[in-house]
Amino acid sequence: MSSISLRQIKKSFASLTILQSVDMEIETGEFIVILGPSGCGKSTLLNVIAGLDDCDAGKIVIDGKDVSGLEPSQRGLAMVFQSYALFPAMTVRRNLSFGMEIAGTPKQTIAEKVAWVAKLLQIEALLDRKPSQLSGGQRQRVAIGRALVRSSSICLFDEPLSNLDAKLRAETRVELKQLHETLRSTMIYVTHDQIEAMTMADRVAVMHKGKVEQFAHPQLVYEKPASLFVAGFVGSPAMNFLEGRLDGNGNFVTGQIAIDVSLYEFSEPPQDSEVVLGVRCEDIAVVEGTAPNSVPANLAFTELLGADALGWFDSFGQRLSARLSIQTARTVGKNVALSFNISKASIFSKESGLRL
Ligand SMILES: Nc1ncnc2c1ncn2[C@@H]1O[C@H](COP(=O)(O)OP(=O)(O)OP(=O)(O)O)[C@@H](O)[C@H]1O
Repeated sequence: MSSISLRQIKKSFASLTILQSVDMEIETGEFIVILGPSGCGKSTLLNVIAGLDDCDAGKIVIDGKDVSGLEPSQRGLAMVFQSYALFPAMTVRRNLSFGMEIAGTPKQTIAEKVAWVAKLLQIEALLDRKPSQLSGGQRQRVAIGRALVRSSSICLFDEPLSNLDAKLRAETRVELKQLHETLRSTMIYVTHDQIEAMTMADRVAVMHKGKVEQFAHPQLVYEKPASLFVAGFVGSPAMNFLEGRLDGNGNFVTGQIAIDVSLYEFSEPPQDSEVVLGVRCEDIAVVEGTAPNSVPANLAFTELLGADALGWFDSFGQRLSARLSIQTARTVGKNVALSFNISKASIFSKESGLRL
C-alpha cells in the first residue's frame, strides 16, 4: 500500500505564495505526472511531499498516516533529482549500496539488491566506473537505481530526463514506464514536458500559479481541458481560440459569423455570454466556398511535418492552425473556409477562463 493524500497544502517563500491550496488523492501504484510551466510550483510541491521543504498549512497523508511533521528519511520515499546527485568519488556499485550500508543492511542483502537493480536497469557493465566515466543517460539510470534499491513503494522524480538529448529522453521515457509496470510502485513525476506527461501518466496534474487546474487522465486533459490555461498548455500546436459570444439560440457568434454550437455538451446551462471557443487543429477542416458552421480564412503558410502538415490561417484577426494531409497542403488555396467539429470543441468563459 502506498496511497498519498495531499490536503490543502499551502506554501509561501517570504511574501510570495507558491502553493495556493493543493488537494490531490493519489492511489497505490499510480504513475502521476505533475505538469506545468517553469515557476508554477511543481518542484516545491514535490519537495513538500518528500519533506525537504515544510508546508505552511495542510497535511500529507501516506497510507492513512499523517507524515507532515516527519523527517524525509522517516517518510519511506525515494527521490530522483534532475542533477542525479551521485557521489563523484564513489563507483556506481558504491553509489548504489551506500544508503544501505549507512542503514546497516546486511552485506549479502546489499549485494543481492545491487545485482537486481543493475540487471533491471542494464548497468551491470558499469558497476566499477565512477560517475565521471558515464554518459548522461547512464548517470541517470544509476540515479534511478539508487532510488530503487531503497525498496520504497513511493518514488518521486524531479525532471529526471531534462539533461538528456531528445533521442535518449524518448528511450528512457519508455523504459521508465516499463519499469513502473514491472514494479507497480507509486510514482510522482515532475516535468514541464507535455509529451512525457501524455505518454507516461495514469493521471496528470496540470499546475498553474501554485494551483492544480486539472487532475485527470491525459486523454481527458487533452480532449476536455478544464480551463483556458490547460487548453493552451497541453497539446502542440496549442488549441486554437476564437473569441465571441453565445447568442442564446445555440450559436457562437464571432465577427459576422454565427456557428451552430447546439451539439456542444455544456456542463451546465451557460450563464456567461462572452466566451472563447477552443478547437484543436485536427478538428478543423478546410472546405471549399462557404459552408455552414465555417469561417472565412486566408492561408498564411503551411508547415510540412513528414506524415502530415499544418496549415496556418488568419481569420478575423486570429491565427488558426489546421492539420492537413500532405495532398491538401500542396493544393490548398489562399482564400478558404474553415469548418469546426463542434462535438470535439471546448467553450470557456472569457471572464473566469473555465470550461463551460
Ligand atoms: N527556497 C526558495 N526561496 C524563495 N523562493 C523559492 C525557493 N524555492 C523556489 N522558490 C520560488 O518558487 C517558485 C516556484 O518554484 P518551483 O521550483 O517549485 O517551480 P517549478 O514549477 O518546479 O519550476 P521549474 O520547472 O523551473 O523547476 C519560483 O518562483 C521560485 O523562484
